[in-house]
Amino acid sequence: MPDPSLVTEGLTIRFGGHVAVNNVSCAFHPGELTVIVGPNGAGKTTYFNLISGQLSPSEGTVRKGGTDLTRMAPSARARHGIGRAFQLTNLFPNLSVLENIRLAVQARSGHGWRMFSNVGRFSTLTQEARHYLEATKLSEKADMLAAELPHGDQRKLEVALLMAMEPDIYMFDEPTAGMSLDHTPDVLDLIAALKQDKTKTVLLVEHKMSVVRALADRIIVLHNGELLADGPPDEVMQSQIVRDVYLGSSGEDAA
Ligand SMILES: Nc1ncnc2c1ncn2[C@@H]1O[C@H](COP(=O)(O)OP(=O)(O)OP(=O)(O)O)[C@@H](O)[C@H]1O
Repeated sequence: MPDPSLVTEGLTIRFGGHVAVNNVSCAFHPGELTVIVGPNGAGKTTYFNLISGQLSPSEGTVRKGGTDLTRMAPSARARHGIGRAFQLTNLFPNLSVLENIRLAVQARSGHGWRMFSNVGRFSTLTQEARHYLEATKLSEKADMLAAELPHGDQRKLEVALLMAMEPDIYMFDEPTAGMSLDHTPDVLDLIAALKQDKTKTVLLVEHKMSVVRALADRIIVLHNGELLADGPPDEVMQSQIVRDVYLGSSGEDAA
């Protein structure tokens, strides 16, 4: 097993008297896709917010490699390779699909708008953007405005934007939520492909058991903010405590 890429240690956040994430210690590894599950209100999104920096913990740390991210703003964490997909908020609705991705490539490469004045550089950025278009099967929609894309394609564009940022840690919060069944396999394939690159770590919050089964190398279960279980999917799904607390004794999908 390679060294962990991301470690949370004793991560805790209180809102008033309520402990939303309680002493969660977990290490995530490159080449591994971990799905975080748990009942409504278990603390999954809050845990994600603590990792990506939307929230600062009351106690505990978030480290990536040798770097302590705990007190960094989300933008600084992004520069350190934490990439989180946010539904629609990263899209420029009135720019084309290609332009959206080109901006993400440009932002990652650290160059300002003035680089558009350099024709050679512009064409390199465009070429790179086309690579992500192809990877996400959006090439045919390159010239459509992001706002005009069907919902499923917008979700694919979000993945393309994230890929263009080249993070080491990919974070997805219910990536197929609200998506029609015909688009779902494409997005799942994209996420599954990310971990083929053994340098990438993928974290996913998910309710749908079909998605969990399709993607998870490892499942962690949060309950009342605490880490209830952590392990390979079969082991976790079959453990009695998880069945009692999360799945119900029948083991049926809670979603
Ligand atoms: N900013 C906040 N202020 C106060 N309480 C909060 C805040 N954010 C989250 N909480 C509370 O923390 C708990 C965990 O919420 P969180 O959204 O992380 O759960 P979740 O597991 O993602 O749930 P769901 O599956 O329903 O999205 C909940 O009780 C929630 O009400």
